[in-house]
Amino acid sequence: MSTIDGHGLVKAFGRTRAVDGLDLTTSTGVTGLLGPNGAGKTTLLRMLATVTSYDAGSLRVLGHDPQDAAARLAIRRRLGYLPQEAGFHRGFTAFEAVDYIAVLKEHDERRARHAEVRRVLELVGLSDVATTKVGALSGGMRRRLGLAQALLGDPDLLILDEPTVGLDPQQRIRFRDLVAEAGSGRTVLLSTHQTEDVATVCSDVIVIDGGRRVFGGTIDELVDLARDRVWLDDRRDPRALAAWRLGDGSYHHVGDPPDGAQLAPAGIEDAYLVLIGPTAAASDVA
Ligand SMILES: Nc1ncnc2c1ncn2[C@@H]1O[C@H](COP(=O)(O)OP(=O)(O)OP(=O)(O)O)[C@@H](O)[C@H]1O
Repeated sequence: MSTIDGHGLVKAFGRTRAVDGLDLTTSTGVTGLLGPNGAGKTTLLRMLATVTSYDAGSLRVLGHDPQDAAARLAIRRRLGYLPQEAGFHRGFTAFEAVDYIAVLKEHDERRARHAEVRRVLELVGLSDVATTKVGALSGGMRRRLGLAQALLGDPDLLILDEPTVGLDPQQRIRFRDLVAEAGSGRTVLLSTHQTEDVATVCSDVIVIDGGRRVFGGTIDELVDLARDRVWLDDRRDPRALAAWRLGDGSYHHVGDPPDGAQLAPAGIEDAYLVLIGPTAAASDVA
């Protein structure tokens, strides 16, 4: 059974259709969700996490319809969600911050709950700062604290909205490692602007644009979209879909190569540009 099964999903805010007839299915492993700013990623994840309703279509999350009030609780009990702006009270210690979420998640028995909080802090490598105030933690540590609360109760589905934003390269690598580990035996849906995150931790990828799914498949299938569509040249070719200067002074092009072009291997970034178009080149590819 798919962990998430959605068909024709629609969510509108006034005249903006943030999600516009979107289909998606996911099962075990880490699925990356890529898309330009405003594509509808956060709205979609909020729908899946039972935070926001949908206007049309059908959706099953862990076998339940989040639109059904009683089923929402059943989903939430098996769901871990790291929103884009996970806020913790800065005056809480790391332990208290996660313990507070555990209370909200109905971990009622105090001793077992504290053991669970210690377990997730250990998982994300924050045991040593359990008694440090949230306000004194680094941004990377706070993101890991966000992941710790999402891992409470060993959820079957983990939804992470841009978890690596603002992390330095070391923290990013560490975080990716944690997400990859979290993806064994459960479903992780990871929204990101970082094609490298997708390349390193995801088995599958969904690309959305304008509230619609424009691609769903494996990383190799995605990269295949740009096969034979990447070339190098000493000069910028204005006919390319996108072109940028490399450190050695040559230009990397994506688009329809001219005859005799020096073809180069394609990557996720190139395939993303083929799908989304040149506007993506300006701001969305890391
Ligand atoms: N609560 C809201 N009220 C009005 N419009 C909204 C609301 N939430 C989202 N939108 C609009 O819906 C569209 C999709 O937004 P969403 O935040 O889901 O995109 P996104 O892909 O997550 O973008 P980003 O990568 O910038 O986070 C945007 O046009 C946004 O302005």
